[in-house]
Amino acid sequence: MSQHADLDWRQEKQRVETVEHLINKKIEEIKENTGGLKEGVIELRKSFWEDVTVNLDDAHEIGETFTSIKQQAELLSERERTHKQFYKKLVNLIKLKDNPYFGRVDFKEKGESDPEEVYIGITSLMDENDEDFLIYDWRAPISSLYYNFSPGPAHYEVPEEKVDGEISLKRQYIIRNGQLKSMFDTGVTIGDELLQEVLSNSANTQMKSIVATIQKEQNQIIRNETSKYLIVQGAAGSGKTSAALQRVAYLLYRYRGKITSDNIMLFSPNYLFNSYVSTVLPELGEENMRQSTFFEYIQQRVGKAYEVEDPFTQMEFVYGELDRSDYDLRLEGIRLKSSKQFKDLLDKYITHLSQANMSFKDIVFRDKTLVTRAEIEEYFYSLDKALPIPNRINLVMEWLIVTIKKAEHRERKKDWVLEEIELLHKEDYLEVYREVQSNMKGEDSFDDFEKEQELLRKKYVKTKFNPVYGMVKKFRFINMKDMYEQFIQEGLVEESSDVKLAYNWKEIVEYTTENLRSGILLYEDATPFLYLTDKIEGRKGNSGIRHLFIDEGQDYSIFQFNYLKYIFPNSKMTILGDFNQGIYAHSIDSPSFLPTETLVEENETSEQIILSRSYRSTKEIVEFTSGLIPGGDKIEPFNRPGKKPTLTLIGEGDKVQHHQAILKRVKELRSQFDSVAIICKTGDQSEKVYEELRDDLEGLRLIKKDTTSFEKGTLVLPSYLAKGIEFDAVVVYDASGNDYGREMERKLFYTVCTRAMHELHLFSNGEKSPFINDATMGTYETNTV
Ligand SMILES: Nc1ncnc2c1ncn2[C@@H]1O[C@H](COP(=O)(O)OP(=O)(O)OP(=O)(O)O)[C@@H](O)[C@H]1O
Repeated sequence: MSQHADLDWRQEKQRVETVEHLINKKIEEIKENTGGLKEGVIELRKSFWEDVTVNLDDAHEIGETFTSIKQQAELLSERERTHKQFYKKLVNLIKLKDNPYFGRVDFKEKGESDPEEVYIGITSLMDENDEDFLIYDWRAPISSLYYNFSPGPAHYEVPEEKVDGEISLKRQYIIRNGQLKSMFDTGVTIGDELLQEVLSNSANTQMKSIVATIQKEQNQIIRNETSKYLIVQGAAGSGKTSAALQRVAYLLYRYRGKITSDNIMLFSPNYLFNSYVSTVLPELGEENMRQSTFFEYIQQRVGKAYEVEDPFTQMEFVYGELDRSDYDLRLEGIRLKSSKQFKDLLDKYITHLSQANMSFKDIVFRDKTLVTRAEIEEYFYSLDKALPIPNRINLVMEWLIVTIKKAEHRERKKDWVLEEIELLHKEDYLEVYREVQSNMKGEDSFDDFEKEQELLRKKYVKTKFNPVYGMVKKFRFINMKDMYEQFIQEGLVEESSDVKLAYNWKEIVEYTTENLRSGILLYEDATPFLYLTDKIEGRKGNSGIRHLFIDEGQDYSIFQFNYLKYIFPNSKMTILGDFNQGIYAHSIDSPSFLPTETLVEENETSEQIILSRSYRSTKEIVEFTSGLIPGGDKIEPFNRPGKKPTLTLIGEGDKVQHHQAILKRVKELRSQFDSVAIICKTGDQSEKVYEELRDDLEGLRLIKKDTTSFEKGTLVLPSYLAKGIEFDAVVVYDASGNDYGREMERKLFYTVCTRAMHELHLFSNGEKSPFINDATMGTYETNTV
């Protein structure tokens, strides 16, 4: 180390210690304050009712009591809020203690004489007098200098102003347990050294934050504020999910006070992924956004109307049931129902419904029809046709409630009421009776008995009618199922015969109808069905969501994107995907995962960002996998060296050898790595492999579609559940042409292989997959068993 460097090192070390000292001091102060506060809150909770005067004697006293409770509750919530804020500060300080900052830029603003030393960490820290920043939050405007510029002229933006100046130094630190381990001055990219260190670590069951090493192009995604639609096409392992999560943290910081984690929603591909990403935001001191899978969302919305097929079952069909006679037909159906044309057809059908053919259900009470479907239809079409359908539906609902009320009144006088009341269980009777008594409080006259009878009837009939009102208020008088079926049979047929949407539309109609009639809503029908429902009943409010994140965007069809746009009208969208991982039947042939013109309208802003550098896998793995897909030469590996992938060829059908070879390899891998995944093509295959290997591989775990979290170790899982996550080493169970031979399986194969961080091993039972022939020569090693 030169003398100069040595001095620098000592000064930096000294600074880390000073900061550490201050953090400790602040922690102690907070602990002292919060100790008392916490006890205060507990005490206040305990004595809540002691300090409240409860008097319900008259209206005035009730009012006083109410005010007194309100004041006490406000006091409690204020103290709790303060406690929560202190607690948050404490958690942040504890986080800073371990690793207070990771970067620094020295920035001389134009017109100033001296540069400011800007230290950057996961949250900010002020000096003892609360005057100067010792550490800036990575999301602060000034911190963008660190991510966007190398030494030289630079600028950053604060609201409505651009600050120009010059960076004279850009430095990175590795600080662990409050100790400075190393530091380096860097140029354009944020330190390869640090990235090398981070990326060579072992895979984790939980994703990590990347704030210390965010790359310039990722930063563009994180800090984008202007576009309604931000669309990111990024190669496997290019940091799409990572950028999305840091973006959530950024938005929470940038718009604090305006939006909270409740206003942000992330759609993720499966439950496993939900848990995989769940610690990133807490690690950054933020609360997690709302998170759901698209399937979970639609299933909950469809409710009991149908049994909705999940996307994984669809996937099992697409990749596992090639021999079925209805295979091509279903695939063509999926393609059709995912398209914008199909949505346009449905829109046309909805316009038609506005004039005729709405379908309703009879309103029945005790096997007697109170209002027939024909009467409802007649009423519906008697309303002003210029009114949108949902407005008319609301008027129908109001009319039905009045009509049912009349029927309820009539029913009170019927004989069945008293007969049933007499048959009530004693407890039930007493319950009704007590209520009646309390309603009659204070009345005392000779016709008590009759009044009591009357009230009993009224009360009893009302309870019987309640479900009918409930049904009406939930729009159950609309026959959505019938209308969807009608659309499939008529709307689709008529149009298809004209415009030839699908070559086998007749069979598609039959196939769909058959499923609908047996109570099954195929995954590809679920979104159109919900869209139709919402267009008839009115959109269900999701107005609270201001930012929608869609990860693994290639899994969504154009129809689904448009549906999301429709149900989240006030929301900006960040959509991240990779068309090379488009493994759903609707996206297999697609050259882009989202043709923007199918979503973005002329008056809407959008931006597209391409990420082509891949960080997950070693250079050797990326060199191999990028040959598997067209255009893969544009994928740039991060320069992290490792071993070449291997391909082990096994004689076709020789399962014993196949399993022996896998066992041997997995055992070797287990001694070096924390997480080893044996990836099979389907769930069905995974289960079989798990059963056959479990006795020889202690601790082997099977991941199924409903698995919600995973631990380190050795796992067997189907291809589609490995999406979005990563493992130290990946073993591809069968890389032969049998499993990955048809062109439509290319993307699946690529997705599977790109899950590996450090090592990739392929086993081929029989002739190897033709896709491997496309890999660049010399990028893998072959063994034969
Ligand atoms: N700037 C970065 N600094 C450190 N690690 C990074 C960075 N960008 C990405 N990574 C790491 O690369 C790996 C892949 O990132 P991520 O899962 O976000 O990629 P992805 O584009 O969503 O991948 P895929 O599409 O294959 O699921 C993760 O381990 C992540 O931590």
